[in-house]
Amino acid sequence: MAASTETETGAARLVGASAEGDDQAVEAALRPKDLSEFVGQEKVRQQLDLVLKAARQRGATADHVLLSGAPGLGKTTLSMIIAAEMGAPIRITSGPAIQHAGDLAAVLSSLQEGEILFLDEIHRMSRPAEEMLYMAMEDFRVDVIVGKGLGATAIPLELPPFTLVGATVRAGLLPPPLRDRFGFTAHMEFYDPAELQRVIHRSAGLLDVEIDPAGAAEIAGRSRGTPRIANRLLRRVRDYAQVRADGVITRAISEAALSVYEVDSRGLDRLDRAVLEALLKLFGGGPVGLSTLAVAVGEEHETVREVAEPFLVREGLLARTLRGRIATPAAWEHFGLAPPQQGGAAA
Ligand SMILES: Nc1ncnc2c1ncn2[C@@H]1O[C@H](COP(=O)(O)OP(=O)(O)OP(=O)(O)O)[C@@H](O)[C@H]1O
Repeated sequence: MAASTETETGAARLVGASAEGDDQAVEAALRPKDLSEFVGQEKVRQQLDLVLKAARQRGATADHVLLSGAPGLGKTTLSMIIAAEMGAPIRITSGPAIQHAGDLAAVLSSLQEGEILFLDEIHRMSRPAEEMLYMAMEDFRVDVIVGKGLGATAIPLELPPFTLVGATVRAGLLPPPLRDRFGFTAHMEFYDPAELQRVIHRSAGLLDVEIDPAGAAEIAGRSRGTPRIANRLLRRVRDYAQVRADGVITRAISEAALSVYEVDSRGLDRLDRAVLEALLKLFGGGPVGLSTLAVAVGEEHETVREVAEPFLVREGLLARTLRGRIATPAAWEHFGLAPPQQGGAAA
């Protein structure tokens, strides 16, 4: 995941959006296999459906696809769906794994015709590899440099047509020459609660867990707009339902389970709440500097900035201003507190 994502600097979190612990194995089982099973992202689905159908009708390889969006929104899943819809094999690698142009040349030269190459975190590839990719994407050719200095020679290598599916947290992180070489760019949005509820019902079916609509809605509301988190919370609630109840997930069971795991009604966890509570109760809602806030909650300031704040800002609970961090009216309301009068103290 990118250096700026929520979870990189923090310990494993139940509400972290990156894949952690046993996620990978379970995710493989829960991944939708085709576009019709893929929940939400209507525009992306419709557009991609057209791109793929048209390529299939022409008997051609699909255009290169760039997927941007936060971790856990389904970029890897979508790349596998592209492969399935095109009836093509898929090769999965990531930007950090490609640090030399030679690493990329090795991957590219072993691709089969029509193969899908999924390059996760494409913005983290090295510069020389990136430059090699320009030519590979456009002309299906690379120049492999053999030797060094004056004796170096470029050996041209023809590649079979392939489809590159690049994934990144933000398309803006890519240099424009790379971005421009993608024929189709899709931005994945956070999911709304109704869509997450559908994800949860689908996953519960696959996991053979009984869940009622209110139980699914409760989990969806705490899943931070992210299917990966929804699936993870579902598994923890399933544990609770199995151990403490009759195995059926209802609203009451979801609420009780997620309070054991300290995930509140808006999906805030212990760290998020500690940051907001310090801001509200110790500093009257701010403004307060990041370092002071971090000391108050006993965390590194990177952890507060990278792990807690992105979600709090996205939720409109905290604002980063030039004078420091401030709590919004929604933050006061979430904690059931009254904001201080102008110039007065916190209630
Ligand atoms: N639209 C969706 N419908 C149903 N399940 C989904 C959807 N999107 C994601 N999921 C589920 O969420 C989990 C995470 O998805 P995925 O690994 O594709 O995310 P990602 O965007 O590639 O994340 P990362 O950037 O961290 O690699 C998977 O288990 C997948 O099954």
